[in-house]
Amino acid sequence: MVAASSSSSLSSSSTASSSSSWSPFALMVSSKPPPQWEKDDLDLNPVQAKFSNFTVVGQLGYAPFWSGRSRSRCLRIRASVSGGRRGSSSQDGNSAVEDEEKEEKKGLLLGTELDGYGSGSVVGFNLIPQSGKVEFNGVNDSSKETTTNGLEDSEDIGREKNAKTKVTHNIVFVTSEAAPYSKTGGLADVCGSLPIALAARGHRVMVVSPKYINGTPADKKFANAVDLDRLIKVYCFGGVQEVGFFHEYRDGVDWVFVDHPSYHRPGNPYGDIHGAFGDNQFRFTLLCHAACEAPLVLPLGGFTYGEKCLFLVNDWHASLVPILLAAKYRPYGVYKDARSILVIHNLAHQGVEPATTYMNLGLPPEWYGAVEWVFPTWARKHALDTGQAVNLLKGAVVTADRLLTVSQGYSWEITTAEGGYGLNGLISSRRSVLNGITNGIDVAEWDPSSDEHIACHYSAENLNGKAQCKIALQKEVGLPIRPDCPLIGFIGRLDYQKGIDLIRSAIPEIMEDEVQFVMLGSGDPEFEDWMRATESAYKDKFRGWVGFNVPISHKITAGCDILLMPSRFEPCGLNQLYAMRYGTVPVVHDTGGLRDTVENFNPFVQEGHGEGTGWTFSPLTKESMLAALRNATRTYREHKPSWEGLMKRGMQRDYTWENAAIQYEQVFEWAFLDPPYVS
Ligand SMILES: Nc1ncnc2c1ncn2[C@@H]1O[C@H](COP(=O)(O)OP(=O)(O)O[C@H]2O[C@H](CO)[C@@H](O)[C@H](O)[C@H]2O)[C@@H](O)[C@H]1O
Repeated sequence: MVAASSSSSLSSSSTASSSSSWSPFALMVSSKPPPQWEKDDLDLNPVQAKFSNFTVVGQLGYAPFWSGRSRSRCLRIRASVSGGRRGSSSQDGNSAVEDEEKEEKKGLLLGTELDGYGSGSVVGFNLIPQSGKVEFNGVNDSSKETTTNGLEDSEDIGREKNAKTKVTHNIVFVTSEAAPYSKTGGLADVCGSLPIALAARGHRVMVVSPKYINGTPADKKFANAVDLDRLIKVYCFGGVQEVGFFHEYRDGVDWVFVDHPSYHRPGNPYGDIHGAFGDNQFRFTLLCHAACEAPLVLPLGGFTYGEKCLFLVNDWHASLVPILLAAKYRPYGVYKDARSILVIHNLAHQGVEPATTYMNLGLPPEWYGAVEWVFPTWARKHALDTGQAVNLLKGAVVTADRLLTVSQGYSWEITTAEGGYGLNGLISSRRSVLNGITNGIDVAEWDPSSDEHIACHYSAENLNGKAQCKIALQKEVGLPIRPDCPLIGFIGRLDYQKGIDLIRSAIPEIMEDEVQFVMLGSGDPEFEDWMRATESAYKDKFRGWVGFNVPISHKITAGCDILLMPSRFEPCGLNQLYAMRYGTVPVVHDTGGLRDTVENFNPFVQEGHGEGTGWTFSPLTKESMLAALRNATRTYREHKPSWEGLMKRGMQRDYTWENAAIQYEQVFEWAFLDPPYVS
């Protein structure tokens, strides 16, 4: 939620962007992914490989869970890799297509809109085919090349652009935040725009997230959501909770908001000035139960989504969904045709709580093994601590039908000890269903030629306005107006992931150079205080804006020359994409999605015109970061044509969600080829 979006500078904002309790391991990811998976990369023995209910023992490995009934919960580890499965898929897919075509020639009348006052009048209709219905659009599948990721390369995607999808699904996103309704970071951006891109391609899409009310003007964002007057009972935490639903149909998407008193309190979605909320496990357990019921009970536009849905569950907050599908619904024949995909935006937060909380989750007792987690001995607090815990993300890694990360690089990193946060062994065992798809961005919200937040509009064809944006930013934050002085920016959560400690250690040296630096961020109070102190120490060169402020983030993106992102790990990263679209050159740590999206500058190729869109540095040290920054500032000062080339190449890249949406569809197709996870 944009809780602390007041524009007053230096006001402390809400804290932790995620409540999840556990991120103890240091992370330094720098090695390159292997070109393709080797059998020996799997550190499982054959017996382990057969069973899914692993008891994960921190980073040390795992063992099959052998207690009585859990033996029957045997997961068929898919033997074939994506490419192979894809080959067989096209045959199966075609016959299914023909059958379904014969069965049903016409679509259903769906997406009927009730009027905004809840009177029940129908004001519009959408003709949408039933989930899984197939339409041909003349694209010949067999001609497509795949990347090592198994997904189509961008040239092939180019051919399919502007086309509607061939197979439509009823898709249910489950997320703790979705922009513009609630946002603390990139998860909200993705869940606010990918659903719209998928709906535009013909899918029926619902996004289920909490209706946060925190007593600020941000509450108005839910003003158009209508109470569906449908209460459900959720049995969890030793009692019965009554949960309601609100609904807004916007941009082709059903935005469904789960309503419960635990979402009504000051702060952001996960915490307030005192830290993370103590009942987050309860709040997101409710979300997951409600999300499982929503497709069955909510007649959105007159029709429920029904059982044959595809759940896209995002991060640990939504991770109970695939476990509930397997443990609570499928044993009774419900959701047997549904599939679930776990989308991992950040593996460092896993929803780990004491083992005694298992009984609160609303799962049958015999499913404990799915979420069981044992801390390694060194991570235990005292001699009697058995290290027993429940780990919701681990449960989703086990039970989801497929796994996705938000860049290809990150999908490899999470299989390594450095990037796997204790789940690398388990995730490696599911490599055959793991893919990475780089996020897109909302190109309407982030467009320098029409952005309502910036002082002057500009484009790759006419860059003049960017200089005005820089002056306006310097004025707004009270820095000396110096059009020729390189202006460096940073935007993001102030936490370990984002490498703030590295910036802190390098600031004295950075400030020795002729540069200005603007930082926008909130999070760890220690870093918030450091930003304030640094501003006092370097009055003419440094500004630290503590808070969460979307308009300022746009102004910094447009007004700066350079965006610094020394992230320790970065599953995708959106700010570097926004920066490139605004002609602001990124200097980033060579990791995860940053490595996938920022092309390192090489001034000598293309007959001296150069190529690349920014600087990537490695290893993650102060020295290599300073060297990259100094390269950038020197290029800015001394090689203007090269700088303009860097800006333009970044601005001209395709950042639309459509590319990603098409790759998601390929993964959907694979998800429905295999049977769902059953006990
Ligand atoms: N103080 C502030 N004021 C205003 N806006 C602010 C802000 N701090 C951050 N933001 C905004 O929040 C978003 C942050 O997105 P990121 O992708 O950088 O990070 P995040 O780590 O939250 O997301 C996780 O999920 C996303 C989505 O998958 C991945 O890209 C990423 O790598 C992963 O860590 C951007 O829109 C940024 O402008």
